[in-house]
Amino acid sequence: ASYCAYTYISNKVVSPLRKVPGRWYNAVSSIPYNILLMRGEQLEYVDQLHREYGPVVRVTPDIISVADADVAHEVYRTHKFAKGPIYDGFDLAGGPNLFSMRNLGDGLSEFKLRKRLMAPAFTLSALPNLEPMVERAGTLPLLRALDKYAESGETANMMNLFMRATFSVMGEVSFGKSFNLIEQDHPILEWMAGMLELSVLKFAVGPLAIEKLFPHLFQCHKNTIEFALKAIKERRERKDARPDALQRYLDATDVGPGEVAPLSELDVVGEVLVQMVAGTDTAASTLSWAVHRLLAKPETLERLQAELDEVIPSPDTHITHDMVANLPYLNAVLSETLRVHPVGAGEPQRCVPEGGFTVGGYFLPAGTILMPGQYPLHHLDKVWPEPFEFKPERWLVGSEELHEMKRHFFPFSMGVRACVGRHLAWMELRVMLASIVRRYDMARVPGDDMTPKYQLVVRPRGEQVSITLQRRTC
Ligand code: HEM
Repeated sequence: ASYCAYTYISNKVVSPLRKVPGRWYNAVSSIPYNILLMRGEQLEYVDQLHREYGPVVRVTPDIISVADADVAHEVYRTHKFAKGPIYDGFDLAGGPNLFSMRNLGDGLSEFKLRKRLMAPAFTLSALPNLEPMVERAGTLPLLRALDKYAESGETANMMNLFMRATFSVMGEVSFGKSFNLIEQDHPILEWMAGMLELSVLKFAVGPLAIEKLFPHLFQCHKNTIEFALKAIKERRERKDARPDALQRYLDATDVGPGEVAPLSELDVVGEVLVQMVAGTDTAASTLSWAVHRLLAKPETLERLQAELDEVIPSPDTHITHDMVANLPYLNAVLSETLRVHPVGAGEPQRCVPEGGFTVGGYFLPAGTILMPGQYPLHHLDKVWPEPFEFKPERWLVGSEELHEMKRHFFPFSMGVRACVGRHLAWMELRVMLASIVRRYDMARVPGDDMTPKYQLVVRPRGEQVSITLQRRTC
């Protein structure tokens, strides 16, 4: 009773955050919110809180969510707002990596070093190098597999096929080797999913996330690390090494006698795992949501097919990024998918720096965790009428309206910690979706559980997007 009274008084009566609106129990305890986080249901909940209480709400005693584009731009613009504690769970190989580095003070130079090693491989000017990899490891095997489904009339699970295709692409990009997951089975995707579930659990249940309670998830994590170590070892032994991000990482582990290597072998594992995780689930889930949304609203699929039919001569044409990069409706479909389902938007915690920060008239002391999340901003009624409806045509407007929409749209985050792989992702999304929509007529097989579930990436809960396909003839 004393503990409850103390917790209530310190969080609800004397806390500097006491005036921030929200449900009383969220102000008193993290448990209700963390249960939602563990179940992957927190995004809709936080959005609902904003609808009830306004742009600033308290979601736990220490976490404040803000649905205000100006605040989001201010927070993401600089390194002043370090990433929050949830990112510790994504230290996938024991130490911090480019994604999980919370980047406080001294961390900045370490972060810069890693970014300098990785980023050049993913810039706009690197796309011509990346495109053949996307094609060889992703699009072509995917189309070969879908042709078989079309021939046999069997149901294809697009979520699974997209996961396999994007993982193989990231294998090419990150390890210089495709894992051919479309053609052959491997439990790596299951292991990676287990590892991510564990990462979220580490934050939600804290010290209780121990091996004895979650042996399967710990095993998944270990298997994933072993998988990465083996792939790195094979890469070291190959003679045909490319000058890619992995090579730069490996070079940073090899130094002369007496020198200290900037990166250890495990650091390299952490970096490549992050690339695999960040580049696989995100793109696969976005493509899955796109297919789901297009099939649920056939007029959007017809319009996309009409646009592609005009510029792509035949369903068998080999589609390159140049052919589709500027197609207005294709881009509108993908933007709308990323708006409704910002797959990387789960829990963007940022810490208020020394000196505090004032939002909406509420002073937040240093250390408060702030979430200027994509999800509530992507669903603001005043910017996006009927925000839960999938309406690609809302993107086909004049530049003034578009400017306001884009200010509220950041599926790849923005500022100093924006997604490193966003250009690669856009290319993959455009080429894969265009290739499928131009080549097949598709129909949905009902029964999949499409409730969104957060597990670092927001994916369909049932992990299935079931369709049947037919090859198009013209
Ligand atoms: C549709 C595809 C993708 C989406 C929607 C997406 C989204 C995001 C978002 C929202 C963040 C910021 C997360 C946060 O601050 O919590 C992020 C960071 C990151 N993404 Fe992506 N991403 C995608 C694809 C990729 C790909 C293909 C790569 C491959 C290299 C990648 C690598 C990264 C990395 C390394 C970071 C961490 C950057 C940092 O913290 O400085 N992403 N991504």
